[in-house]
Amino acid sequence: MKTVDVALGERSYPVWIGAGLLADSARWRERIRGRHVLVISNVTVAPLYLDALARGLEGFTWSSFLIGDGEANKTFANVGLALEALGKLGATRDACVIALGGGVVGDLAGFTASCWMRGIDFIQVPTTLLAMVDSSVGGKTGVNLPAGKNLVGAFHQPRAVVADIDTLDTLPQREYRAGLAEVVKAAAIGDVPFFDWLEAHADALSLRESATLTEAIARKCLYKAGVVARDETEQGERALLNLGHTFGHALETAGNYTELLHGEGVAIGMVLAARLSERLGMAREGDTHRLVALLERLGLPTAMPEGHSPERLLSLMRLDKKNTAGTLRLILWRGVGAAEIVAGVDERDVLAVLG
Ligand SMILES: NC(=O)c1ccc[n+]([C@@H]2O[C@H](COP(=O)([O-])OP(=O)(O)OC[C@H]3O[C@@H](n4cnc5c(N)ncnc54)[C@H](O)[C@@H]3O)[C@@H](O)[C@H]2O)c1
Ligand SMILES: O=C(O)C(=O)C[C@@H](O)[C@H](O)[C@H](O)COP(=O)(O)O
Ligand SMILES: [Zn+2]
Repeated sequence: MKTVDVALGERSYPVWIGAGLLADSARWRERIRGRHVLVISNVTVAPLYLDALARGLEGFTWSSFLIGDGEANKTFANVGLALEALGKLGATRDACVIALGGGVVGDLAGFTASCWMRGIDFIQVPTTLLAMVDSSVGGKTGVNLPAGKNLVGAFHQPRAVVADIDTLDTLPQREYRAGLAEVVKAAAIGDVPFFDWLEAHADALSLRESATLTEAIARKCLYKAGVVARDETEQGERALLNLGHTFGHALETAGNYTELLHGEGVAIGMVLAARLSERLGMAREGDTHRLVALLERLGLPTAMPEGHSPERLLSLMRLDKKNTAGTLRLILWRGVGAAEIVAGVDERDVLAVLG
């Protein structure tokens, strides 16, 4: 097992990564402070892993709340229902929410925990690669609105992250590949040796070779933990973790959250951000080729799906949380290992790469 610490003073927490961690309940039980536990999961993951988790909850007063499968269920309405489940449980202020699932469950459960009695504990038990390498770490929680992705939310850090890699055995390959996009993103933003390593291990990663996979998860979590410790609430550096996301989120929303997985949107979005950076003289064509080649070797899409209107995508991008009134702020790229926040990008340049 590997442990990555997210260093946030009294709110610091461990990210445990390894096999058999669900069953190793002595480790994670001690992060629960009160008596009440609400497990939030979904209709696909609960039948697979809720029993294993429940064996570790003996002695607690607990119940579960399940949402439907997929991004379309990351809604405010489901947060309301989850809060009602906490009410039915009789959850007091020392209660704990456990998020058992992918990023959709994790974001929604974390936001629910941040709202109940103005904030209770929660533990992330990520069961997708994407959730293990990204969404379970760092405390960004929230839900979508019809107007756009993650428009409602809170920064609320978990008490622990329990990434049991055995749960990935049941994860479909398309979902697995989507998680790799968030791994590539970290390397592309600020870790040249990691990018080199990913190029060297792309085949082993696609085949889910266990030691390589564990190393990739731990390296990505370590990278993200460092960024979060330096800039928890995204006043500066943390915004770089959004490389590819302004484009990607617009594509996800335009596709009604069913056409593209989040990681696929991020892969395409990174390529669009790289092309825009080239157009603005910030990156070289060779850098974009290198990024595209790695994403393709990992089985990820690098081109926009057909049929999206550039104007509609641009209008969705205008509601991104990094923007200020009338000003697009995008994460652009200077090649492997270097990204920056750029304000005031001309919308005509954005339309040109979307066209
Ligand atoms: N908070 C953050 O910092 C952050 C970071 C990245 C992404 N996100 C969010 O995360 C979400 C995407 O997360 P995701 O990619 O995990 O999607 P997801 O939660 O929809 O899970 C993907 C699919 O895998 C299924 N699944 C989960 N675990 C499984 C398992 N072990 N075996 C079989 N099936 C399993 C799910 O039911 C779902 O169908 C998006 O909403 C995105 O915005 C948040
Ligand atoms: O942790 C962060 O910070 C990130 O930006 C990670 C992203 O991969 C993630 O998709 C996040 O949910 C995006 O947040 P948002 O603030 O752009 O909604
Ligand atoms: Zn993301």
